[in-house]
Amino acid sequence: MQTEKVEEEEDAPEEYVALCDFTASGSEQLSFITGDKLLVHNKSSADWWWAELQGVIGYVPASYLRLDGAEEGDDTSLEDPWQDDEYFGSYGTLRLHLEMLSDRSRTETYRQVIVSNSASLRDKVVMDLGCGTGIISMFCAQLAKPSMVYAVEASSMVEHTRQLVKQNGCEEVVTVLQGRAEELELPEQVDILVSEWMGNCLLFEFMVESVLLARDRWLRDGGVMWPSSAALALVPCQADNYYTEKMAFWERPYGLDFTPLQPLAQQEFFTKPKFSHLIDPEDCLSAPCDVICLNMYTVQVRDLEEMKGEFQFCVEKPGIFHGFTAWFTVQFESLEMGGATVELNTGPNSDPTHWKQTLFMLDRPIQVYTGDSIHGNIVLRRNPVWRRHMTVMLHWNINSNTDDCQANISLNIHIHKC
Ligand SMILES: NC(=[NH2+])NCCC[C@H]1O[C@@H](n2cnc3c(N)ncnc32)[C@H](O)[C@@H]1O
Repeated sequence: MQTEKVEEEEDAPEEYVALCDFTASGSEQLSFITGDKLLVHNKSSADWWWAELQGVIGYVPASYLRLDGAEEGDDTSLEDPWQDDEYFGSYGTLRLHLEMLSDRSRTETYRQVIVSNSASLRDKVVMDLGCGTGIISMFCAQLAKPSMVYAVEASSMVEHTRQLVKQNGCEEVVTVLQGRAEELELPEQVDILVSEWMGNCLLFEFMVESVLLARDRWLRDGGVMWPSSAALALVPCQADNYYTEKMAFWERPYGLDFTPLQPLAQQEFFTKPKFSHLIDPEDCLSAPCDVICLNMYTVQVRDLEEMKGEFQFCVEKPGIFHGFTAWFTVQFESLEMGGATVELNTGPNSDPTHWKQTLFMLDRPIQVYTGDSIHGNIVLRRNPVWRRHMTVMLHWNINSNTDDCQANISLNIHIHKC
């Protein structure tokens, strides 16, 4: 923690109040508790500001702060920690639905789940949570013979969903209901709760909370969750193109030395995940491992506040360790005892999906060698203020026995907010 005194700035710093506790996890960050008054000296990026608390300075997460003196009502966004207006607004237009429907791997997997369970779906009651355009509900009505499908959708897309259900002759079986699944009243319990809720890094958007609340309220005892389980996978990787594009670029642009900007580039580009990453299998430095696993029957909403996973990777080939790449898999158990489980895998060895993968870059790349061990843990901490966001922390050590020496490099915790 830096302790240097803050020089007087020409423009007076602004005073902010902390909306919740924050625990620093790197020497360059500043811990605080709810109600602390921080002086913000520099809003160096949208997510991280340079601030002072009782003479000590460091980086703080901007989303945890509110301008002092601004009443709760002034900042309406704080009244909407779920950012529902923005969230359901985005699903009220076609853009995201087109992206999801165009994702053949995703959509065909759900169709395969319905087809391979069509016999068992006969006379069952289904809830399709967050049905969007109603594609999964219409698969159920077309490819199986459930007695009822409740297609639940909170956004304004729902009026078009009703039209599509009618247009495709499914209105006998599919009932479209508008509202948040965890709030609306269903006329009966359901046998199957199916939903496509997964976000970047599996959990981003935290729609999974709605699925768990609806499970607890509407899934009958012995009912089936689709997906039945989910896992977040992680692998240490090379990312030379991204590193070159964002960091090496500053070394000699147009024959000039821009390296003094590299700390800024590290802060701006490498302290948050790259969601749109497509990792080449060749860039994986080891086999991946599942670091977080969710059993959709037993996981509780409170478990989502903080999820931890351990990992141990054995480097399988020499290379530059630029970062970690994450993706997820979800499994759909068969309705028949002993039937085959269907899996949707969004990793580099499966068909690409609209989620792609998520890249977490290290502060600085490290040369690694075959046999090196990269071990540590990952912590997904849900944002206490913005309920659809989370912070991902990765802490790791490398044990390398190259050059006959035992180097044990303990690296800083790496913070990513997404
Ligand atoms: N896989 C994702 N990341 N997003 C794809 C599904 C999201 C769809 O579910 C709807 N949706 C999200 N949450 C809810 C909810 N609690 N109740 C009803 N519809 C919802 C949302 O409006 C959108 O149409």
